[in-house]
Amino acid sequence: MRRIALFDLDGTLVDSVPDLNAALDRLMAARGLPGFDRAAVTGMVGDGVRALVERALAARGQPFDPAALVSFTADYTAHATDATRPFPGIPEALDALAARGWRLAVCTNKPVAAARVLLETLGLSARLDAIGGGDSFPVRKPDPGHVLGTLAAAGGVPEAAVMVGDHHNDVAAAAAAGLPCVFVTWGYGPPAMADGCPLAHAPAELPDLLDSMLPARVAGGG
Ligand SMILES: O=C(O)COP(=O)(O)O
Ligand SMILES: [Mg+2]
Repeated sequence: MRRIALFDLDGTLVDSVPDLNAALDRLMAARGLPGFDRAAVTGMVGDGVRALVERALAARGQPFDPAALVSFTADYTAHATDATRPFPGIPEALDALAARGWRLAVCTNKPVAAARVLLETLGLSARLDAIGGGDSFPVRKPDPGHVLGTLAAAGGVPEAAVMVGDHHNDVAAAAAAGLPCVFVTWGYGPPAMADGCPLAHAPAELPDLLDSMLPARVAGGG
């Protein structure tokens, strides 16, 4: 069984806050409301697009509005890579992991359509065996079903997999699914969210760290 590294997307592989911020600001402007700074948007990301829109409206004293979610999702999906880029060193780290025999997949709370567009446009999708979005399964992170569903789609099993993420949803979903987790410190979640998981401070640390957590011989080769 080849080892699989399951990556979170926002805040782990890519810095997506600039485009989320811009799309939220357009949504707010259309309603005559002020926009947000980066820190405010960073704190709202992690629980999927509905929670993001709900939090943004609540921050401006507005109730949740399904029409806002529909227009935000369409607008964001069309602009998901205006400014969003992989964090420096991510493409190289993914290549290094693949060269060491790791299969790669993405497990994100972002809607799968936006995740696919983003990963394809940024040239990352060819490396991936599966993309599990926030709407791909009946549940999403922190529910372990999202991790296990993505893993199954990639042809993997929990005993030969590691989750890599930047949010307590990633840590909690991995733990409940029985996977070890690496917490990356370049993302959007504060280090307290790591909850004892090993930390990665730069993408270049990932190949050795993942190999040390799940040596190829333990996973049964590759
Ligand atoms: O869409 C979100 O809120 C977060 O997405 P992520 O799971 O890729 O971090
Ligand atoms: Mg994330």
